[in-house]
This record gives sequence, structure tokens and C-alpha cells, in this order.
Amino acid sequence: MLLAIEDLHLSVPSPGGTRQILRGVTLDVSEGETVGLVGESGSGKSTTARAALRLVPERASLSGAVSVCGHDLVAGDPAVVRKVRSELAAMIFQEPRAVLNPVRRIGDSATERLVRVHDVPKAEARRRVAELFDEVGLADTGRLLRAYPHQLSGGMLQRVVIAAALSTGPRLLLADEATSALDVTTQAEVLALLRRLQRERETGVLFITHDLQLAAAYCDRVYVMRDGAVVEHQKASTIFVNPADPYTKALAEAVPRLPEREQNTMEASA
Ligand SMILES: Nc1ncnc2c1ncn2[C@@H]1O[C@H](COP(=O)(O)OP(=O)(O)OP(=O)(O)O)[C@@H](O)[C@H]1O
Repeated sequence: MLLAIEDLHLSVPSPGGTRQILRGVTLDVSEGETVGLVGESGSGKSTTARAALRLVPERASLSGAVSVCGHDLVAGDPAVVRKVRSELAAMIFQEPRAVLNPVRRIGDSATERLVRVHDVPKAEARRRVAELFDEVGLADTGRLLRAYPHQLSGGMLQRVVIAAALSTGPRLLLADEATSALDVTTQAEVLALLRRLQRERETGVLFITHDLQLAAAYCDRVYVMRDGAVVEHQKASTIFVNPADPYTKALAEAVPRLPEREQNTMEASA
């Protein structure tokens, strides 16, 4: 098992007492699996994923178990946490521009993990990252390594971030709304790319999205969260057909559909 979270509770002190953010979350991700984590804004999806890297709020109180490739992230000492963050797991966020320093060249940002954390010589790190750029479909890698983030489109930047995340060969990818800011075509391209890389490397992916339809189409299994707890867990192929929890039912019913009249008009004109 790559990621195993069991009965995870997380609370933070708040002006009125204690604020419960996670209430007994249990989920897992195996090698080569894409597992969706779905829920509305504020349901605790990001907090759950960040707990896999022990990136929890300061002064948070945490109980339960989190293990990444068998390493205990709750009780583990700082060396274990460092190993997980630098070698075993990597996170991809929604907005690449927020991750990449705007005044640093792409090459410096993308090689940072290899150079700083893994002591790989700079020239070797650039060679490896250039290879990965090629793999994620970025052309003209020499020019790209010298470019600044503002010179690239959102889709290209997200590919850069994916290449940087993959540079240290993580077993587990935590993708937090990783394609939500992209237009539909670019989103489809980046999802296909992630799928291919994942199959080649047998990576496990925790795929966080607020979009149940996307999760059902893209993932193997789906967990649905509401108010800090998992309220449903199903195979992706059945979650739309057979939602058990009333909240999932409501989410499934909320998927926008074209009104019948417009659909008929489109069919007629096709
Ligand atoms: N450091 C913190 N201190 C206090 N509350 C926090 C902290 N971090 C998160 N929260 C709260 O915990 C809840 C869950 O947040 P989280 O970001 O995990 O939700 P989410 O499902 O990922 O939402 P979104 O889709 O909007 O990112 C939210 O109500 C958020 O405001």
C-alpha cells in the first residue's frame, strides 16, 4: 500500500474553542491506482492530502494513522518526514504560477528538488529535467529552461510542475485540483499525460477534485468527503449509477445537463 490513512482526526485551536477539520478519515491508495477524493469546498480534501506529507497547520492536534510506503507520518521522526517529502511523495497544486517563483528561470525552479535535496550536480539535474520536459510534451527544452514563468501558458507551466514533481521518482502523487485551472482541451491533455506517466511508473495518484463527474470518469475508486469525513467510497464506475449517500446523490444530480430542447436542436443541426 502506498498511502494508508486510518481514522485521522485533525483539529486546530480557534477563538471559540477547538475547530474539528478532519473527523476520522480513512482511505488508501495502492501502486498504479488513481483514487479520487471529491467533495465541496471546505470539506477537508486538501487537509487530508497535506497530512500525507505531514503538512498540517501549526498547533494542529492530530490523531489516527498516516503511512506512506510503510513510513509512519504521525509518529515518525523528522528524518522520516523528510524522506517521504523528498523521495516518496510529491504534490501538484492547482495553480502552477503560485508554486513557481516568477523571477527565477524555469530551469532553476524545476531542478531545485534534485540539486538541493538530492545533491545532484546542476548540469546533471538540468539534463534529467530536460529529458522529463521532453516526456511531458514540452518542446525546445533549452529555451524553456532559460525562460521565466510569465513567458509560458498555464498548460505549459502545469507540465513543468509535473516534470519537476516527477524528477525525484516519487511513488505517490498527490494532485490537488491539478487540472482545475486549465481550459478543457489542456485539461484533457494534462490528464492523459498524467495517466501515461502513471502507468509507465506504477505511481499511485490521489486525485483531488470538486468535480464528481471528472473523478468518476478518470479514477479507479472514489471517496466522497463532507464536513471533514468520508461519507462514501465506491468504484468509480458505479458511483453515478448507484450513489449510496444522500450527499453523493445530490452531487450526482447537480451535474449540469443541457436542457432537452437545446439537445434536440443540436442533434437536428448535426
Ligand atoms: N490552518 C487552518 N486553520 C484553520 N482552519 C483551517 C486551516 N486549514 C484549513 N482550515 C479549514 O478546514 C476546512 C477544510 O479545508 P480544506 O482546504 O482541506 O478543504 P477542501 O475540501 O480542500 O476545500 P477547497 O476545495 O476549497 O480547497 C476549511 O473550512 C478550512 O477553512
